[in-house]
Amino acid sequence: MENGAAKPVIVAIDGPSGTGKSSTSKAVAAQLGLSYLDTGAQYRAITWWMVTNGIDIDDPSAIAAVAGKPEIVSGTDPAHPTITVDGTDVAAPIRTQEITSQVSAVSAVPEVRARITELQRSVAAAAEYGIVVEGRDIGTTVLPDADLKIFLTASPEARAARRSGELKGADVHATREALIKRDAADSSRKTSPLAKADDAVEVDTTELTLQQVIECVVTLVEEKRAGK
Ligand SMILES: Nc1ncnc2c1ncn2[C@@H]1O[C@H](COP(=O)(O)OP(=O)(O)OP(=O)(O)O)[C@@H](O)[C@H]1O
Ligand SMILES: Nc1ccn([C@H]2C[C@H](O)[C@@H](COP(=O)(O)O)O2)c(=O)n1
Repeated sequence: MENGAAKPVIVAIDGPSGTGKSSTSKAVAAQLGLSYLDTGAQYRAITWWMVTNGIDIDDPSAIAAVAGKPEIVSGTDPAHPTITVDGTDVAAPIRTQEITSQVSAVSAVPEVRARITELQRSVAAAAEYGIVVEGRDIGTTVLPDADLKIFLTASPEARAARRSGELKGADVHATREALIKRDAADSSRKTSPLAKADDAVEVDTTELTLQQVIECVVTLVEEKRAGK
């Protein structure tokens, strides 16, 4: 970089559902003045478009044929992340149970992954000061040259308890089963499955508070920047 400006830092945070990727990534990005990208929201957004347009989710070739049609735009301010599809704000509808239960099928289609991966790389390349990108395949496939790769884990029980706390009154057992089912689908798909990159730092968050996880990741980024 010219004038001694710091090189943009690219941080990849992957892991199964409910391990704290979004909460951690947003807080780390805000604390370090970086951009933030929620790649799960992009897969949810394309799933929302497929469902809204009556595409048969059980037909990968039907999904593949229209994967290039929706225009998905992600706002990367960690204090106010946004997501639109063809100009419509979909931040709320992409979090419904209807979309959550169908997103693994849509995101397993190679044409969908190619489209969204290209979008993710262009967002990361445009981040002036650097970016925290969270998802399932960021360290392995989307940004294999990331400066720092983190893989968050937590026991299914801890993840289910966290999610049930969010969805007030939700049954912890049913939530646990749904998480395990989605993780199995995301880990077993052929194209860029959920996986830990060989050079990722694994952080088990089961016994850690969110604040402890944030501090741990901030320290790892600062050490990277200092060349340690
Ligand atoms: N270490 C932690 N201790 C307790 N609660 C946590 C911890 N980390 C995250 N949480 C809570 O768990 C819930 C899930 O966290 P979050 O949405 O960040 O997970 P995620 O990995 O991004 O999940 P998904 O992949 O399903 O989007 C949130 O309510 C969050 O506040
Ligand atoms: N890099 C990514 C991010 C997400 N997905 C898929 C698989 C998830 O079940 C789904 C929703 O993600 P979440 O909002 O729960 O983080 O999107 C993926 O395949 N690759």
